[in-house]
Amino acid sequence: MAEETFLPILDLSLVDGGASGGGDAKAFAAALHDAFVHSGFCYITNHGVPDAVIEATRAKALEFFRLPIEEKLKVSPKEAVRGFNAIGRTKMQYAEAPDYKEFYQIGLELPADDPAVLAGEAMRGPNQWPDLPGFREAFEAYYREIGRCGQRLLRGVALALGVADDFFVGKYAKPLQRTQAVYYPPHPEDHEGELFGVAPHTDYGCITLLWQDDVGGLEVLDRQGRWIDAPPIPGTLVINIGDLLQRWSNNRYFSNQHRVTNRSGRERLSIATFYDPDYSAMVDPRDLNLAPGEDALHAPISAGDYIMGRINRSQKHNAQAEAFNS
Ligand SMILES: O=C(O)CCC(=O)C(=O)O
Ligand SMILES: [Fe+2]
Repeated sequence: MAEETFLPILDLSLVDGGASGGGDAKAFAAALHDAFVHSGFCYITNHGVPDAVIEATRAKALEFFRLPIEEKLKVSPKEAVRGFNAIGRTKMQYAEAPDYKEFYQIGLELPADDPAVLAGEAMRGPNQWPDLPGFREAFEAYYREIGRCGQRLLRGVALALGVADDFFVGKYAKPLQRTQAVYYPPHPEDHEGELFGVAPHTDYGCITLLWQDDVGGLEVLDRQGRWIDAPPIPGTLVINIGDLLQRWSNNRYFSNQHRVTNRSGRERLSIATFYDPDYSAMVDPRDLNLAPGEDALHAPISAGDYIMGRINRSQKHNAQAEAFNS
């Protein structure tokens, strides 16, 4: 039996019904709207990513993370954090300690002469593939399928915000989609002080699609300030919005804090996809159906500049913290 959760479980297949967002799609959009207003989180079923694709990616990711560290470091990022990131590489802005996790990230593969690459857009760059048979195929298939799922979901988001159902399509021509396998070793028993797999944070971008294994450990803040479990539910993905969609929606939607602790004594694996728009996509609340007389709370900004601004600020903060600590 699925565990109880305060987060709604929505059927994504409803969004495919009706050429211009007919009855079922509208019902889905209304439920999504409520979820994003209240907690910024929901689960989806019928997400369309084939089980075999998830299973292959899970198996290849674990095979990779169990390699000796020297092997993993061979695919250390050269650009844009693509590749393997060891424990200690990320620290949330207000956390005491770095996140107790390793992760391996890929992004959209563009040819070297693509205008976005030539323009020097941040977060572009080649992926770093480890030398494991079947690894690249598995991750590329997952990347493609989860991207399709993201597109379907965005159709629901557009309907939920009361704009044309294809509003986001043109904003996602070369999306800043980052997909990462995240590996959480069991927390050491003798550790003193605070330790999180991922410390409390909000995501920076628009939409996050998360597959998690059966270990559990993800928690979401409720409106009373309590941490509530977002347990694994077979066949689902966890969806949440990030700060950029909160901004785009003129703060109608809520980018909520969440965190991970792995006290299971076992390894935990998740696959997180930050499904964000083109670097140059303009994020302007006035495009998203403001109510008559409603003022835009945020100036227009490109998606890439916003996300990079957040990444740079957190890195600067971390550099200062390190200088202070040393
Ligand atoms: O691994 C998880 O369950 C969540 C990860 C997460 O919140 C993140 O990487 O932003
Ligand atoms: Fe997150």
